Amino acid sequence: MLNKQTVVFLGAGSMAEAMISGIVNTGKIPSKQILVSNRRNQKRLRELQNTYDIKGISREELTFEHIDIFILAMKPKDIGSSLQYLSNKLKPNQIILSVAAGIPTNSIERYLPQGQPVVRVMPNTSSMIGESATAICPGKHATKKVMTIVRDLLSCLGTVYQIDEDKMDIFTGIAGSGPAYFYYLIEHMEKAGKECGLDAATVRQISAQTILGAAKMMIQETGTPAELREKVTSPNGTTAAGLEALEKHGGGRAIMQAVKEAAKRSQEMNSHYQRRQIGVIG
Ligand SMILES: NC(=O)C1=CN([C@@H]2O[C@H](COP(=O)(O)OP(=O)(O)OC[C@H]3O[C@@H](n4cnc5c(N)ncnc54)[C@H](O)[C@@H]3O)[C@@H](O)[C@H]2O)C=CC1
Ligand SMILES: O=C(O)[C@@H]1CCC=N1
Repeated sequence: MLNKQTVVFLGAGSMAEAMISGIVNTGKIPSKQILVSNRRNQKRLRELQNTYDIKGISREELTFEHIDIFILAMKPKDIGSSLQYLSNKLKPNQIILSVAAGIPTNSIERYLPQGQPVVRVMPNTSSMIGESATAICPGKHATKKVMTIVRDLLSCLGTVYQIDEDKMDIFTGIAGSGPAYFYYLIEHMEKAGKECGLDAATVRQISAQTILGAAKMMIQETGTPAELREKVTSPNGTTAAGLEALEKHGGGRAIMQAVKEAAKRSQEMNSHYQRRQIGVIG
C-alpha cells in the first residue's frame, strides 16, 4: 500500500531531509513519488532533488490531485499561513501530517475543511538513518486506515509509538529533542578527553560507541537503568568517582530539567501559535 502513496514535504529543512533520507533508504516508496517544496530557496530544493533523486518543486508547481500525504515540515510559526494556503485546495481524503513541535491536532483541524484527516507526529533527526523514536497521534478524523498508512510510512524512520496527544509534549522533550542532549554529552566528553591528551576524533568515536553499546544493552537486556548502572560501578572504583562528580555538579537534576523545559516549551509553542493565528485571522 505504501508504494502507491505520493508524499509531499512542505518545508525543506533539516527534519524534512532526515525523513526523506529515512524513507528513500528503505525503498518502500518510489523516489519519484516523494516531492519537496519550500517557500523560496530553489538551491536547497535542487540539492535535495540531486541527493535523494526525489522531485523538488515550487509551491506554484504543486498539483494537488496526485498527492496522498502532505507533510508539514516547516517551523511551528509558519504552520498557520501554510494551512491557510492549503485549506481550499485539499481533496477530502488527503492526509495532513504535521511534524511541528507543540501544535495540537485541533489547532490544525480548525483551519481545514471538516473531516480532513490530520495526524501529529514527532520524529527525531535519527530518521536520517532509520533510527528515530517517533510518536504519532491521530486527529479527530484520522481513521484506522489513515493511521495504518502513517505508521507504515514512519516505520521507514525507525520505531513508531502511538500515544495520546496529552503526552506529545513530554515525548518531544525526551525523544524529539533527545539527540541534542547526547550530542552535548559527547561534546563535553570530547573536551575532557582533549584536555587529557586524546584527539577529538578518537574521543568522538569512543563516546559514540559507548552510547550505542549502553543503548543496545538497555533495549536488549533485562534490567532497569539503575541496575545496569550498578553493574558498571565497582565500590570505590572509577565509575563511582565519576558518578559522584555528576551528582555533585547536578548532573541528574540537569537532565530532568532539560527534558521538562523542552516539554514546557512545546506547550508554550501552542500558545504562541494560537496568539499568532488570532492576529492573522481576527
Ligand atoms: N529539527 C528537529 O530535530 C526536529 C524538528 N521538528 C519539527 O520540524 C519542523 C521543521 O524543523 P526544521 O527542519 O528543524 O526547521 P528548518 O528551519 O531547518 O526548516 C524549515 C523549512 O520550512 C520552510 N518553510 C517555511 N515556511 C514554509 C511554507 N509556508 N511552505 C513551505 N515551506 C516553508 C523553510 O524554507 C525551511 O526549508 C518544525 O516544526 C520542528 O518543530 C520535529 C522533530 C525534530
Ligand atoms: O527544537 C525544536 O523545537 C525541534 C522539535 C524537536 C526537536 N527539534
